Amino acid sequence: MNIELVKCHGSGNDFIIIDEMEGDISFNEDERSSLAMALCSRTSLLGADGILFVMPSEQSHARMRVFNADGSEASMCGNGLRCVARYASDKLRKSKLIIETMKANLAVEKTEEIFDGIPTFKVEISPVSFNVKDLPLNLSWETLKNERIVELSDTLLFTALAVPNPHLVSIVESDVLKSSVQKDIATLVNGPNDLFPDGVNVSFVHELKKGHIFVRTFERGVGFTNACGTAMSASSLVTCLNGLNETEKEISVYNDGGMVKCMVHQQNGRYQIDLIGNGTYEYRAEIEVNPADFQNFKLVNKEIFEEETSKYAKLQEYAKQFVSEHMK
Ligand SMILES: N[C@H](CCC[C@H](N)C(=O)O)C(=O)O
Repeated sequence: MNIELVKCHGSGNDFIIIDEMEGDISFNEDERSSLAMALCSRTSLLGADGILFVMPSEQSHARMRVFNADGSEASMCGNGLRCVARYASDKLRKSKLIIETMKANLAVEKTEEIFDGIPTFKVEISPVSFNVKDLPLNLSWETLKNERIVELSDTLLFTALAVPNPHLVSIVESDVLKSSVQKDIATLVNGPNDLFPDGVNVSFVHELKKGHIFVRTFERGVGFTNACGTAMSASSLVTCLNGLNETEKEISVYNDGGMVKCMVHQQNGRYQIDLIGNGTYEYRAEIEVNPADFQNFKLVNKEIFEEETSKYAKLQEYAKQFVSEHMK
């Protein structure tokens, strides 16, 4: 069978979009997982952090399902939702849409460019929960906000939250950010362990200056990525809880893949985060696959979006410069 796909990225966190909206192709659960592992492998002809299946929806304009590179499905993907917002906005010729995700129907919209020539989208990140059961995190406490987890570190303070996928966030000094501590902790909590039975995305956050943070994430099911949208959103919220930033004010979030903006909203005791950033196409391709053996797929054709890619490189250069100037 032949599959047409679009390779896209949100802040360098890259995904393969497969469109099932016409109903001409669809996959069972095993196939979705196997396809993700086969096409996302960095040793394959493609390579990506995950797959985004764009599907019909009875309650929204489209539905997004996200599978990590290891074949596991996640309940949410912030950078991926901006890519789906771009794709669905182009396809349906609408600038405002609702996208059905596993736990919520989320508002997305095309918005003012975050940088010259960059297609930019604002997406809703919610629901947000601090209840450790919603990650899950096996602790006797109801929430974990700026506390130690002695099994992981004697010094670091952690906050656990679900947006709704699970995140463990720590605000750190630059020397800790540059050490192997994050990799060691993330490897532990994403292997067999009693704390996080389903694993967790682990983010280290460093304040660059007021209203400007740097976030690096070791993603569950992937490893270190250039950026993680739900993690940058969760981290922005944590910096508000810790008094570094304020709700209802734009926070610039820098990462290894570029820069996005977040705005944390709190209403009636509930949080919601706006994630604003690029939805950039890298290439369009057609592959020929044998459902009995997804690993050995053939590349039929590939068309690169040169202009988009080169424009995005300018944003990435600006972000890199800003970080190197402000990373104390
Ligand atoms: N690895 C995540 C899913 C992808 C999230 C990330 N790519 C984002 O942009 O939010 C998880 O298993 O919860």
